[in-house]
Amino acid sequence: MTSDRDALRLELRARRRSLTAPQRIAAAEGLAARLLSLPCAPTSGYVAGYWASDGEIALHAWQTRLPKGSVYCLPVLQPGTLRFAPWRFGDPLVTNRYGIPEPDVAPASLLEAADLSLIVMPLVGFDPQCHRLGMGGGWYDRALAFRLDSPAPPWLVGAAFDEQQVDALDRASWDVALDVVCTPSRTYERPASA
Ligand SMILES: Nc1nc2c(c(=O)[nH]1)N(C=O)[C@@H](CNc1ccc(C(=O)N[C@@H](CCC(=O)O)C(=O)O)cc1)CN2
Ligand SMILES: Nc1ncnc2c1ncn2[C@@H]1O[C@H](COP(=O)(O)OP(=O)(O)OP(=O)(O)O)[C@@H](O)[C@H]1O
Repeated sequence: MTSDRDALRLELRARRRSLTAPQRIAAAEGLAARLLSLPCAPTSGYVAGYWASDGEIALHAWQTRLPKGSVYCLPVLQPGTLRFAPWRFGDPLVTNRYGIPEPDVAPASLLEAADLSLIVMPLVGFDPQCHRLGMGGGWYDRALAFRLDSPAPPWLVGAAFDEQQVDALDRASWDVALDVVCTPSRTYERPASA
């Protein structure tokens, strides 16, 4: 059965993929500037991004401009949850079950979400209250469930094209809200009540 959430995912993913290369280039630059100027942007420690796929907004412009003291990481799928590993251009990669590249590292050296200062998260859709609609695997929600009842860090930052904004998303009990959403043109902060 197809739910409203599934139908919305299909529509927003198609919209995300339909953006042109010039739009993507400009968007990645605009997004990087917004991410770097966030008040919660750390000057040191581990920060996570993602390897853009399926038309997601790219993070290379942000990654290359990070402060020297911060260590860029990518998500790594582990049984039932997400962990993270530092990754620099040229480091070895493997392809995960969804066809997304991830660092090729020993499981024992992986970081937990709680070890990170800030996590930039991919999303399919978001609303101005900073609710997130993801790909539907629940990966980030499971790894970040501890943020349902504890404060930042890690700061949770959604990254999106403006075209991915919707008026309002239904929230499930397990949905971990974002602290901030950045698009190329706007920064949305989660209202204290949401
Ligand atoms: N770039 C990126 N990395 C990410 C995520 C993401 O959304 N984007 N994730 C966010 O959680 C995690 C992986 N979760 C994912 C969940 C579903 C699909 C996906 O493409 N599903 C396809 C079916 C693919 C298949 O089963 O072969 C689909 O629904 O069409 C991809 C990633 C961790 N890494
Ligand atoms: N904290 C949790 N504990 C157990 N199961 C969870 C938890 N969070 C999410 N799930 C499961 O994951 C499934 C998918 O959740 P949801 O549709 O919110 O994913 P999503 O946020 O869109 O995906 P993703 O984070 O992978 O991009 C839910 O049906 C739920 O069963």
